[in-house]
This record gives sequence, structure tokens and C-alpha cells, in this order.
Amino acid sequence: MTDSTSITLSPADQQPEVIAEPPLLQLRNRSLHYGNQTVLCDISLTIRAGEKVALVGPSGAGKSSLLVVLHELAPALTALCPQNGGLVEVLSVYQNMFMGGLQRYGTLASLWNLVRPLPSAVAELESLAARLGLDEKLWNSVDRLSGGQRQRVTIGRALFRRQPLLLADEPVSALDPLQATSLLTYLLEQHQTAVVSLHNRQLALELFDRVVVMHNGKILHDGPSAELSPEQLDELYRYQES
Ligand SMILES: Nc1ncnc2c1ncn2[C@@H]1O[C@H](COP(=O)(O)OP(=O)(O)OP(=O)(O)O)[C@@H](O)[C@H]1O
Repeated sequence: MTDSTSITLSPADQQPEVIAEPPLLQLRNRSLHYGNQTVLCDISLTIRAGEKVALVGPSGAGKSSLLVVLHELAPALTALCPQNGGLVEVLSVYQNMFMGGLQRYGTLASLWNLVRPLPSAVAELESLAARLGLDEKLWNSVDRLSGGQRQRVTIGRALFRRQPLLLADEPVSALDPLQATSLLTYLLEQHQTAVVSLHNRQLALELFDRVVVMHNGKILHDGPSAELSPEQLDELYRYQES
């Protein structure tokens, strides 16, 4: 009979087993062209549930294009926060944010709530508007808002979708630094998984656990933010192909 107390474990056996989440989004050698311009070149990227990924890189690097391609992989799971907002100018903040929840409410309830808001929807959106500093503006039309206020409506619409995956394109670029940090933190808390493009490298390193740097339609770097210094990230940002 074997004496179990005499079994010695090898170092590998003593390591806790790390079980990776299955891929939530996966691209393999994906390219994207506009006419004869290649905007994404042979991109391979895996996003796993639970990851918070910052997408950085100079203007025109392909970040928005990559978000579009990722969105096509799982539209029903995604809360999308596009750079241009896609807001309906003549509708109110309430109506624009409510449109994020159309999928959850169904056609009839959605139409009803857009025309004659029911108390439950109003209460939910009042609370969301207060969190976004828009409580005074809930019934104003979007065409009367500042750039930062409009950006917060776009964030509100994405939050109201209540989906596990956030794909956001520079969601806080028009906000002051304190508000940007606070709302980006909140957006990340409210979504299990997130891929967010941003130019603020400090926020990328502080709030995200993985940083993907793009340059010229390609992924130049992909790794944990904890292993990247601000100087290294600046260097990657300034990368010039020789
Ligand atoms: N609809 C389009 N038609 C033609 N070219 C496009 C289109 N959208 C983007 N591009 C081109 O694709 C390239 C990548 O653009 P993209 O918007 O993905 O970059 P980005 O990294 O998000 O830039 P930014 O930081 O300025 O938002 C750019 O050269 C841009 O001109």
C-alpha cells in the first residue's frame, strides 16, 4: 500500500491550476480594406470573458475599424459606445438613452416608453442620468447639449443596454480629467468584459489589465498593462516603421 504522506510534489504540481476563460471574441488573420486602402492588416486577436482591454495608438492606426470588426462578432452581447455617438438630435436625453434598451423591452413596450414613458423606465433612467451628471437634462433635446454632455448620453445609452461586453470608441475624450476617470471606471465596473479605444495612455495603464497598441492597421504590442511603463507605452505610440 502506498503511504500518501510520502508523496512529493514536483514544482509544477504545486502550482495552482490556471484555467483560461474560453475566447469571447476571436479574430484570425483578419484584414479590412476601404477601396484599395488596407486599414486592418492580418489581425489576430483573442478577447476572453473578464478582460478589460485598452486599445491605443495614433490617430488613423485602425482602432475604430478594429472595434467595428469585433462588434460584428457578437452584436447581441455588446453595449456599443461609438465615437460619433449616433444620437438623434431632436429627441430627448431620455429617449436617446432609452434606445439602448430597445432589445430588452421589445417593440410594443419600447414604442410606448418612447412616446409615453412609464414610471419604471423613467425611474431607471433618472437614476442613470444622475450617475452621469445629466439629471437636469433628462427631458432636453440632444441638440441643446455640449460635447461632453452628448458624450455622457452616448455612455448612458450603452449602459442602458445592460450587456456583458462593452466596445467603446474614445468614450470619455470630451470629458474633463476627473469626470473621464470616474465614468470610465464606472463603465468598466458595469461590464464583465471591455475593449475600449483611448488616447489617454495614463488611463489605459491605470484602469485596464491589458493594453493592445495599434499602428498602421497592425497590432504592434499586446500584453498586460502591469508589464508596461508609461515611457514604454509612449515609445510604442511614437513607433515609426523603418
Ligand atoms: N468609412 C471609411 N471609408 C474610408 N476610409 C476609412 C473609413 N473609416 C476609416 N477609414 C480609414 O481607415 C484608417 C483607420 O481609421 P480608424 O478610424 O480605424 O483609425 P483610429 O485609430 O480609430 O483613428 P482615431 O484615433 O483618429 O479615431 C484611416 O486611414 C481612415 O482614413
